[in-house]
Amino acid sequence: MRKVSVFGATGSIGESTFDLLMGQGGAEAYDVVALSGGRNVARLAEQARALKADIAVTAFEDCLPALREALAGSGVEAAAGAQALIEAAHRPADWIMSGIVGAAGLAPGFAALSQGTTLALANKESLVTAGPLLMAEARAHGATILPVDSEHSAIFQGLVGEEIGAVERVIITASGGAFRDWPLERLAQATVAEASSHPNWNMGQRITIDSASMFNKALEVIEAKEFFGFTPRQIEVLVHPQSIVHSIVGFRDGALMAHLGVPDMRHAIGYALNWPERQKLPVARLDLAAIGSLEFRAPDTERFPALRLAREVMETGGLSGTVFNAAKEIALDLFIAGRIGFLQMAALVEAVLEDMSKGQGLGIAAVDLDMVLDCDAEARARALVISEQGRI
Ligand SMILES: NC(=O)C1=CN([C@@H]2O[C@H](COP(=O)(O)OP(=O)(O)OC[C@H]3O[C@@H](n4cnc5c(N)ncnc54)[C@H](OP(=O)(O)O)[C@@H]3O)[C@@H](O)[C@H]2O)C=CC1
Ligand SMILES: CC(=O)[C@@H](O)[C@H](O)COP(=O)(O)O
Ligand SMILES: [Mn+2]
Repeated sequence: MRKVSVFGATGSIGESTFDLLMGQGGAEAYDVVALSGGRNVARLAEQARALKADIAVTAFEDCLPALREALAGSGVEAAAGAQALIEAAHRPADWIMSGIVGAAGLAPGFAALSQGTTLALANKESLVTAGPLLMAEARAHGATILPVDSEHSAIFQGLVGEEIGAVERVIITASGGAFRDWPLERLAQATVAEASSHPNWNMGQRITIDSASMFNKALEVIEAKEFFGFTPRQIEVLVHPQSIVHSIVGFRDGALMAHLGVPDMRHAIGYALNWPERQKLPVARLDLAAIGSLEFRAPDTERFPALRLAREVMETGGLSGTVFNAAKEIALDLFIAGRIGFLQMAALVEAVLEDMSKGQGLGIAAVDLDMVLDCDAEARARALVISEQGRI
């Protein structure tokens, strides 16, 4: 039986993965090694019982007593904390879902790659913060990374049987998020509740707000550079309000190959779970005649400066992705906590990038994970100082 683990099992990506595993035979078909979650230990225990996992890990040590209680009598081992997540990711598995949100997913992802597994990567922050190291770790251990982010899965599928040198461009589609048509003045007043509702996708709160600010697309542009090795000039962004075309690959003969499907992450996750085969998936089928028309338009980098910042980060390279992601995570925390406004998120990220570029600059490549984690911590601390000083 195929051994699988799911990190971030209680989240939006995790629940879709759980649904697919259950639909494809559950504990009868898969030998489930580890499931991880955060504070939702009741759900984590339910999933672990249903899939007969060997171990369930909560990221937070104060949640361990509740997890132990919820697993009592099940035979599933319980563990907690950042180190326990890494140890669980070292447990041999053939397929591991990286569905933790934020840079917290980086160390477990690295640990998983070091055992030469197949890593289904939803955690785009890993590639933004430490892309070259992560890809090198995969190569060094003969591991495979399969993209799960819908746009990157679409591009990956568009490249099957193609020569990477024949690719001229990739067009990453963007819904435009909750505020696609809002004028700049209104964006300044946008609330957390308004930003937490996506027009097409049902996702965790953090990525949903990132979609509204287009920081999600900014992360995805960098993710495409790091994963596929495209140059920044090859990567375009196109606003497509319906989220039906998940991305497009353009070849040197001018042909464009688009991937279409309903906005349901079970599509991309199911592709990664069954790769290199395709299995029947429980997703709605597209009725293009009912949809009638699809719209496309250029993105607006004035209202959404995150896209401009992503271009700067790609040009600088090195540790700028680490700083970008860390500052963005703090900016998002501050916005959710009501301490900064919606537009101040991009202003804060830009200020941290500027601040940390002084001296030797951010173009230096990280040599190891510790260097990335140190830079991440420094960027978070600087972001807090800059916001407390009212410099945005
Ligand atoms: N949702 C989607 O459709 C898509 C998501 N992605 C990416 O996938 C990842 C997951 O997103 P999503 O599922 O929406 O996020 P959710 O917030 O829904 O879920 C996050 C998961 O991570 C756990 N978690 C939270 N904080 C920590 C932490 N500090 N350490 C370890 N685990 C933690 C949560 O636990 P708990 O809930 O129990 O507290 C939960 O299991 C992100 O990187 C996102 O960008 C990419 C494309 C689409
Ligand atoms: C489902 C997925 O991959 C998300 O990243 C989605 O693309 C977010 O939508 P936006 O295009 O609005 O950022
Ligand atoms: Mn995406």
